[in-house]
Amino acid sequence: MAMPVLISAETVEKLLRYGELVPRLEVALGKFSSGKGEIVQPVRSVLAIEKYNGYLGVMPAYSAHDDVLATKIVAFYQRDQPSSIPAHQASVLLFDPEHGTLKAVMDGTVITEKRTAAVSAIATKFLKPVQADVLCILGSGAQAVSHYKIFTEMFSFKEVRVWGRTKENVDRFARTVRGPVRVCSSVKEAVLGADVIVTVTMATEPVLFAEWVKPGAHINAVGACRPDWRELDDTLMKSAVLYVDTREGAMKESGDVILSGVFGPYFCSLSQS
Ligand SMILES: NC(=O)C1=CN([C@@H]2O[C@H](COP(=O)(O)OP(=O)(O)OC[C@H]3O[C@@H](n4cnc5c(N)ncnc54)[C@H](O)[C@@H]3O)[C@@H](O)[C@H]2O)C=CC1
Ligand SMILES: O=C([O-])C1=[NH+]CCC1
Repeated sequence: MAMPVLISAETVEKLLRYGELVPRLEVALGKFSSGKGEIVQPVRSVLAIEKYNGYLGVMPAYSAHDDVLATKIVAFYQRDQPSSIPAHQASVLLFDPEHGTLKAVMDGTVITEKRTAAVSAIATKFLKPVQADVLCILGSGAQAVSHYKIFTEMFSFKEVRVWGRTKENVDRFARTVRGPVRVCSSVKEAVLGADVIVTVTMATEPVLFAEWVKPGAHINAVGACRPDWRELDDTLMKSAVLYVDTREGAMKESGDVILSGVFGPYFCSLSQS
């Protein structure tokens, strides 16, 4: 049997362009949310690697229409100390759906960085205020960088602000993106007056509080992806209109949804948890 093709991070980085990724993801999200079963993607299984403060998630998906069967496997770690190894590492396995033969193994780390930012950008396109001048990014890791890149490519913000937990991380962020950015020394300074906010921290307690958020602002709440992690406070969660990819996923994984106790008539299916 032929060996599966190996596709490296460098190749994915080169081939996966936001210009192609965004329209394809937009179609996929529409199909996923249609409820017609065109894309089958059960809520992922996540195993805790307690000894190392990490998690391993298995994320299978199948589209009969596109004849695609794949799974992403992602490992992610909470760290107190900086490391040269990324906190999130992923691989994507692609199978022949008819027989289950493994066809390709590709780097999923770059895919994760780009896909997540692209989904936030799609949600922002539909949900941001008409006049959106100020973008605020809370967090300064890999997702902060990918969100900066696509948000500055797709939208015309007059100002981009970033806040990070440590100066070292924020300096690395500023060096990596190389574009204009205002580095803020507090979350409040970064958030006041922002029209679009992205939360991409690994915080386990709220960092974003309702009292600082401009009425009508759109928030992409990305980071609190464990049932006991938080980024947004209860008041903000209760006063917001929520859009998620699936109710099931949000109820199983989103600490902001689960711990704030919001799950009511405003809950619609559209973007990400
Ligand atoms: N919803 C989704 O589909 C996805 C969610 N994520 C989540 O997004 C978040 C960011 O991911 P990456 O940028 O890849 O991680 P990263 O490790 O590269 O960056 C995380 C950033 O959060 C900061 N941080 C850690 N603890 C913090 C705390 N208590 N308060 C404030 N900041 C804190 C770190 O200093 C770092 O700058 C993670 O929580 C990750 O699990 C990542 C990929 C997909
Ligand atoms: O979808 C993903 O790759 C992840 N979600 C939470 C951490 C990584």
